[in-house]
Amino acid sequence: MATHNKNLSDFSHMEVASANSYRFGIVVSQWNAEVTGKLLDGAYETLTKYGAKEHSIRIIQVPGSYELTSGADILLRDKALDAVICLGCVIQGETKHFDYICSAVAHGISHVALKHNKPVIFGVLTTDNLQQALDRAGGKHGNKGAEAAVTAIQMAALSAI
Ligand SMILES: Nc1c(NC[C@H](O)[C@H](O)[C@H](O)CO)[nH]c(=O)[nH]c1=O
Ligand SMILES: CC(=O)[C@@H](O)COP(=O)(O)O
Repeated sequence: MATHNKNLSDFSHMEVASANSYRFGIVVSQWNAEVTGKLLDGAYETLTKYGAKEHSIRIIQVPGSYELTSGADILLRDKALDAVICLGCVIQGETKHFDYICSAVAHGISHVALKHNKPVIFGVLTTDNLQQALDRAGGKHGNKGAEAAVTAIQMAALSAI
């Protein structure tokens, strides 16, 4: 398995830009809050670790991952934002609903990024079960929120060239 014993959030091999001159938005889903709260912690701590100022991080909540697209669109009314991070956790249930949400969110986030010409980062866990999600929200496989924050910093720096 590709992730066996791997910390997917190991950035030691990367040179991460300073975040101190950028403004970030974070939209976080309330579904599976025990997971998305940890993703938010990972993202916020990572942004500030690399120099982002607390007052340069705007955070809003949406009901579910499907609404992350709308939340990102709302945040990007603020033209001063350099990047938006979308955090959610979609866990497979009994039906195909999982497939429709995951596809809609992935395509929707890409659409919003192109609409506003701003980086919108896909920090959404799409897992078979809760344990897989917890493993990727500060567990043995790292924190998808931290990964999304590093991506946001790198893309904000790229957009500034
Ligand atoms: N089952 C999960 C959902 N479902 C809710 C949808 O995201 C959406 O809010 C609803 O369909 C109304 O538009 N959301 C998650 O984030 N995670 C899930 O596991
Ligand atoms: C991803 C979902 O929407 C899912 O949790 C809903 O569960 P079900 O497919 O059993 O209705």
